[in-house]
Amino acid sequence: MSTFTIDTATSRATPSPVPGKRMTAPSLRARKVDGKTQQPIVALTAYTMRMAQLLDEHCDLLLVGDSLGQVIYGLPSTIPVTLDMMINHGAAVVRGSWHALVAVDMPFGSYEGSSEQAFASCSRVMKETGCAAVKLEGGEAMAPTVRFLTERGIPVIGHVGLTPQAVNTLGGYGARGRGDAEARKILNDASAIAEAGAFCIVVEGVMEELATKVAREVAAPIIGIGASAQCDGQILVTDDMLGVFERTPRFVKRYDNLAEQISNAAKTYADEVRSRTFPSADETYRPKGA
Ligand SMILES: Nc1nc(=O)c2c([nH]1)NC[C@@H]1CN(c3ccc(C(=O)N[C@@H](CCC(=O)O)C(=O)O)cc3)CN21
Ligand SMILES: CC(C)C(=O)C(=O)O
Ligand SMILES: [Mg+2]
Repeated sequence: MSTFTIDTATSRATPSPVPGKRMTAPSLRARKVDGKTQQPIVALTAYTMRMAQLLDEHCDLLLVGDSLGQVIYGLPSTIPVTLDMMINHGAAVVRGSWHALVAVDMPFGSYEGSSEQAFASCSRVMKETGCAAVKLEGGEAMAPTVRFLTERGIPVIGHVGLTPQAVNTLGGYGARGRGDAEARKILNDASAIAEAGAFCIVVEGVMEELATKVAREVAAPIIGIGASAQCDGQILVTDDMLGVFERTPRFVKRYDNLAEQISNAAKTYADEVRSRTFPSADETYRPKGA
């Protein structure tokens, strides 16, 4: 576990990772050499300090996803998520980790307007959270912004295919790249973002055939979510894979059923409070020796 100091100017804890131990954007980029990946990139989302602590040692990348809009805040989509929400959760995840690279999702409206707007938002995220990378959605149209950020010291992860912030133009969360034209567009989007300097690209919700092509033809590592086993790494929303968040896409595998465990624990507690069996002597303060 790392030690932390509190920056009195911002009241934010800044992590002191073991020097040279935290994953970096170049170290993740270097996982894929000449189109081949020896060791797949393991990524999960994290929104809180404690969850980051538990996931950190197992992951190469922790993403503070804007999925926190639905998962933490109960919002209907990622559209209303704000920069302040991302910064608060991003800072917590950086404090709870020392090994994985922490990337923060840029929320809808904070980066699409211009490269300058993107730089202002991303630099604020990096300064106020201590994260070392950002992620933004979009293809060819965002390539100049990806280049602008990368050339100014901000490592960028791209996100193409099913891009949830575009739910209103896409018309839903259905899988992408079914037709030839759409598949070509997504491949072109991934290539453009990689060419512009993205060190990794998330490809979400696409047919296996397209994912295979993207992973083969794009130089940067492709991190899949609902994009088959042909990718150079995988990411899932942690609450989905733990079975906490139960309305999940088909591409989620549940590795546990924590919703049921939490509900059972709450039920037992409620029963014990109502029957006055909790608290017992063990949980009660009494004079020593009494
Ligand atoms: N908890 C959670 N998990 C996610 O993977 C996730 C979020 N939240 N929020 C942001 C986006 C939204 N995503 C989603 C949301 C819904 C589906 C979904 O329901 N897909 C259906 C098909 C829907 C359709 O055909 O219209 C499926 O069965 O997979 C997929 C991705 C992925 N991201
Ligand atoms: C699912 C990942 C890729 C994401 O963008 C999020 O959690 O917001
Ligand atoms: Mg996201």
